[in-house]
Amino acid sequence: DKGSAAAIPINEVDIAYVTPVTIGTPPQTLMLDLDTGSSDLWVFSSLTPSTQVRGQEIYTPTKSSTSKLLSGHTWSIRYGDGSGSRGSVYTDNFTIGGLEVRSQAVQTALEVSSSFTQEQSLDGLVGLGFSTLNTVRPSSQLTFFDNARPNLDEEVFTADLKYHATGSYDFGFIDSKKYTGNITYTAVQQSPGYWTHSLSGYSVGSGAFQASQISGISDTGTTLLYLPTAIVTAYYRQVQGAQNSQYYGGYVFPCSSTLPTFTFGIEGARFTIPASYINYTRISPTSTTCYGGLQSSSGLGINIFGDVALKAAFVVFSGTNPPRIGFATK
Ligand SMILES: CC(C)(C)S(=O)(=O)N[C@@H](Cc1ccccc1)C(=O)N[C@@H](Cc1c[nH]c[nH+]1)C(=O)N[C@@H](CC1CCCCC1)C(O)(O)C(F)(F)C(=O)NCCN1CCOCC1
Repeated sequence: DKGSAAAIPINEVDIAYVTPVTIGTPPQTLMLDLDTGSSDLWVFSSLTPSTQVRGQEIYTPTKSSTSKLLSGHTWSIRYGDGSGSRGSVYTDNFTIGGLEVRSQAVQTALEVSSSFTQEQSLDGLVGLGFSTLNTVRPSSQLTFFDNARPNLDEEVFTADLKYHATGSYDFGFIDSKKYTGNITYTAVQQSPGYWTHSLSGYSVGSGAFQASQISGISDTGTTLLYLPTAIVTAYYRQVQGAQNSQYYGGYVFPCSSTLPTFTFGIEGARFTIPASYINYTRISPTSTTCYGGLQSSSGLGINIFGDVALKAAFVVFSGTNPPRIGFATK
């Protein structure tokens, strides 16, 4: 079995990517954020108070002949940016890009935080972290990938996220047309449930490569790249007028600045993030001050290789035993 689906940026600065999925019989289509940084599959639903729904598509279990309530089960999740949701659980048929999982746990929101209500192009999340992170109680549930794995041609899924363009997620196969050269794999340490691995080092612009093991998580659900302060200050030292603003909560710089590229290492391979990816966004539509796509991880307690980094590569999440992650240029 295999599947392939689009990864569509939800706004003009790629704050997140959504993928069409179908749930139930007859199929209900929702646009969900495939997120390797969490392991709950939750959706806006007919059970979500209407005051908390603003333009999102909803899943209505009672309209599906294959839905079943998972009675007595609840869930509640809090994300790194403070947003959260909670609710009840159904099982139903669930497909992504033609790949179907029967009786996938679909977590229906009974409450969502305001930032989810405000994000009308995001109907929920598909967690693709390790199932140990799933918050359903009393019995935790498996992710779509863990449920699909036994039927996949290959125990992998791949992310081909693009800058200001639609990319793709593939399940069960590695599409050799989507990358160039070889895929470089590195070990994943799956505790506490993230795709945790190390970079072998970094370089700023045309500077010398600094070899150093930098541990972090490859997280499709995080917009930016968060690295240790020492690396981030070394980067912005090359940017005229850059400063670490308490007011804006990170590094900002004049939008007219020339930014250097940023290169990260995976084992012996090197991946260069174009300067345009790091010139993330104006802080307001009419401002001449811009917010960086590379920020310090010091407040997070973990380094996050988010979309700004991932969209510079073709990434293979391999569920083999032991798990590993692969990067290729594209
Ligand atoms: C644009 C920005 C200022 C950088 S942003 O921070 O607003 N971008 C958000 C994503 C977003 C997209 C669309 C609308 C609104 C928000 C972002 O990058 N948030 C990150 C992390 C972060 C930290 N600091 C600043 N940001 C996040 O929470 N990502 C989680 C998924 C998000 C949640 C909000 C909606 C979009 C998807 C995440 O799952 O990737 C995570 F890994 F960061 C996370 O929080 N995982 C939850 C892990 N728990 C551990 C315990 O067991 C349960 C699961």
